[in-house]
Amino acid sequence: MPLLTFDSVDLGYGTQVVLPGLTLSLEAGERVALLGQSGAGKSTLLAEIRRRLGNAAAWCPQGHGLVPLLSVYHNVYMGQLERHAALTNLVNLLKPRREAWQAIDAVTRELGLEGLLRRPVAQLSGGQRQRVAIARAFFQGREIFLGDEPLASVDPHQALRLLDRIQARHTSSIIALHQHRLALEYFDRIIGLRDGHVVLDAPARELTLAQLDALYPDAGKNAGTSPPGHSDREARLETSP
Ligand SMILES: Nc1ncnc2c1ncn2[C@@H]1O[C@H](COP(=O)(O)OP(=O)(O)OP(=O)(O)O)[C@@H](O)[C@H]1O
Repeated sequence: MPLLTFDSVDLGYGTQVVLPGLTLSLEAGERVALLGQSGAGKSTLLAEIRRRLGNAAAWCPQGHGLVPLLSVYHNVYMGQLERHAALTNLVNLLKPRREAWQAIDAVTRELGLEGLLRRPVAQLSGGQRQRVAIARAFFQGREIFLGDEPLASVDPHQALRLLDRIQARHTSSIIALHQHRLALEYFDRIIGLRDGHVVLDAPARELTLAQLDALYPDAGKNAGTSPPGHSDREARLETSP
């Protein structure tokens, strides 16, 4: 079943077209990795997907989008702000109700953030902040996960663990990332962008690392960014330079 379809659509900002004549169909139930070097148009495409999917999709933005002076609890709670009445939100933000606290405690524990609910985000490591941003997206409780480099600030082993949780919690996911091995091994479909054009769109099982690396002018430097020892596709992966 199609999740959404682009039929020769120009995407961009005002009069500036970034993705000209985009034709693309995304299916429900797919795990899609969006690849491409900086400036290729991944965020622009994700923003439009997000706009079209509205409340069906949880959103984890590039750079986390957290409020540093507020606690982990408050930042995660923001994932449900628009679900509740203003008064409920005010109460839960000023003096958290037990249910809200417990729900956020559970979602943060799942991501290895136990014991940090009261800590201001400004006092967390980059990897912890990344996980808070993912927790906030989980707290939105949507079927679809949209992420703009949600695995950028964590080590390879954590990236794998987080991706596993993201995919377990959502029936569909569309994620921009730069870890090519993860893309090959843990996604159904890979879409590669270059200069605003879709130059690669295929099932992950049909692709090689070399093909993904070729999306980048500095091909080769991105090889080997995923953790060792998880591959049942080593032969294919070894085709990378
Ligand atoms: N708000 C904006 N207004 C105008 N142009 C923009 C805006 N955001 C991005 N662009 C331009 O659109 C093009 C694609 O940017 P985009 O952020 O979609 O790329 P990206 O693939 O997500 O890059 P990165 O990996 O660095 O996040 C770039 O040329 C960029 O300068």
